[in-house]
Amino acid sequence: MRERSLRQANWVGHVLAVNAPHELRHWLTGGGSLTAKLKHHSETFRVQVLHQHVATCLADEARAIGLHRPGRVWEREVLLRCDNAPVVFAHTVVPMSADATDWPLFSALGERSLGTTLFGDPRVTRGTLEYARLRASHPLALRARAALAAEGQAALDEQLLYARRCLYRRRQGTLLVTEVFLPRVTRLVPRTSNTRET
Ligand SMILES: C=C(O[C@@H]1C=C(C(=O)O)C=C[C@H]1O)C(=O)O
Repeated sequence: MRERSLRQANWVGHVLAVNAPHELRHWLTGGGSLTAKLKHHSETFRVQVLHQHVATCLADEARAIGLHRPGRVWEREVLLRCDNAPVVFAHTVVPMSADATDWPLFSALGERSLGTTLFGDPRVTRGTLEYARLRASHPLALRARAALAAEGQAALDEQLLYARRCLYRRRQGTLLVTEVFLPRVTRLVPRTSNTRET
């Protein structure tokens, strides 16, 4: 039982329950597109795709996407970069039961932000945000650390990471976006200049 809990997070509906640092709170709770907000806090914004492939969803996300147990999904993982600094590790899953008409743009996204396809589509409905504090042993914490280590970034050591997730629906499809906020996000400050996507 303990082993299982180390790999799963306790997702809750109120941000105060995860006791996140104050400077992180507006990132966790912000409405609208995270991409748009990050662009407003940087001169250059980029989506670095780590992979997009078929995978088995995580144990603590199966039920959220309507699966009784972890099953096959389309999985996309990216680093969102502001002025080349990685500030968010994002993990998106779409059940294999979805067909191409549910998420027509998902498979060919490349380095375009998923957010631009979700927030611009009147057929997409957004669920409520859930929050979690990720232990170092959570799969998404491990993957975020591995992504940073791959580029020689200072290890995140054992510090807690804070995440949010949101379920999107379109036609018969569901899509779950989980965003793990990396420590450098708290160094961002709003810019007045327009940003350009590199
Ligand atoms: C959902 C959004 O899309 C962002 C972009 C993602 C991607 O390109 O894979 C994943 C998660 C988000 O942070 C958003 O901008 O709010």
